[in-house]
Amino acid sequence: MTIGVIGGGAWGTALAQVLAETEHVLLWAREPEVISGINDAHENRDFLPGVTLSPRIHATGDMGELARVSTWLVVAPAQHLRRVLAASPLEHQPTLVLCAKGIEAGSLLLMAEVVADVAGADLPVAILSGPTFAGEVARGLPTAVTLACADEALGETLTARLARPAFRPYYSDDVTGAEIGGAVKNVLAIACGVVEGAGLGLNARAALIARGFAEMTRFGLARGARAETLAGLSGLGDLVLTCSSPNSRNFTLGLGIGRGETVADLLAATRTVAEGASTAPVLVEAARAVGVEMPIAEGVAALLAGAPIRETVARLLARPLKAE
Ligand SMILES: NC(=O)C1=CN([C@@H]2O[C@H](COP(=O)(O)OP(=O)(O)OC[C@H]3O[C@@H](n4cnc5c(N)ncnc54)[C@H](O)[C@@H]3O)[C@@H](O)[C@H]2O)C=CC1
Ligand SMILES: O=C(CO)COP(=O)(O)O
Repeated sequence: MTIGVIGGGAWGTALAQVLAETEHVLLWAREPEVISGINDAHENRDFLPGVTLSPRIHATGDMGELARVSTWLVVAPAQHLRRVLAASPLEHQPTLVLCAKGIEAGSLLLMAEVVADVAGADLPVAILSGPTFAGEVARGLPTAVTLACADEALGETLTARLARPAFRPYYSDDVTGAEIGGAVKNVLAIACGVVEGAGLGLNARAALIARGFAEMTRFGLARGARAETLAGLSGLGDLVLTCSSPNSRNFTLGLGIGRGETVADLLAATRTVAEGASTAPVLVEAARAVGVEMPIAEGVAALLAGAPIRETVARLLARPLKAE
């Protein structure tokens, strides 16, 4: 085995498939049926059905096996990252490439900050983020991502290590910027889904994307991100992707809310994660903590808490007029 992946959801499986073009991949998954499906039938029917997986992917439920590889792509959902890492053999000092998009509830920490909290700040960490629907990546369609790492030499090594003919990482040293773009776009994708579901029109969706990007940028700058990172693949690139397609689970959650379904029913009906649902209230809290206004994120958090759409939209439109 040459590289590890933690998390057998759609994204962990798709990344394993890309890496398996040239490497042997050890994939840790939680669900016994996912493990046996990958090892015996070369398919992850639960989270990425319809894709024949490489025989170079070996799935395991034993975290201890990860000690055999020194680089791990960590693809557990944001709210589970801390617990999953705490159960892993971190004492072997692996290099971690973090692939979840979110902010931890309670602590308000970004993913790299959670790692520093769990394992100490010395562990080498990078962020992989960008416009990447798992199904497309797994089918080998052309995709570009941001690979952010504060250590430039390590970032360039990882960029070369993870690149494949149709999978193109761009190096950045702006870890915070890459993290914030991915976390915030999920919340805005829910808003765009609501607009679609409630029939509010394409003008409204374009306005949400542009004003949502302004919110992402304000918050990012306040947290030390750089504007050009937010305007790149991991920010604007991913925002445009997820705000315009029902292939996005976050957009689809919003679509259901817009059509009048309850959030509880929508979340209960799926095993897949819509990170924006947990990120929205956390983002509102994190923005207030740095004195940044995020009215669209607040609107999404209100809708997720059960506020009526009509009132939430009216509140957004009634805000004082201001310069763009
Ligand atoms: N699916 C995609 O296209 C992309 C997903 N991502 C991000 O990757 C992360 C993982 O998402 P997916 O692989 O799509 O997940 P998924 O929605 O396909 O599957 C859910 C995942 O959550 C895990 N899970 C559920 N309960 C858990 C628990 N208590 N503890 C630990 N893990 C638990 C499951 O084992 C499974 O791996 C998310 O942060 C997502 O935003 C990023 C880019 C693309
Ligand atoms: O992050 C993603 C694409 O870049 C996947 O988006 P969803 O989680 O909304 O499906």
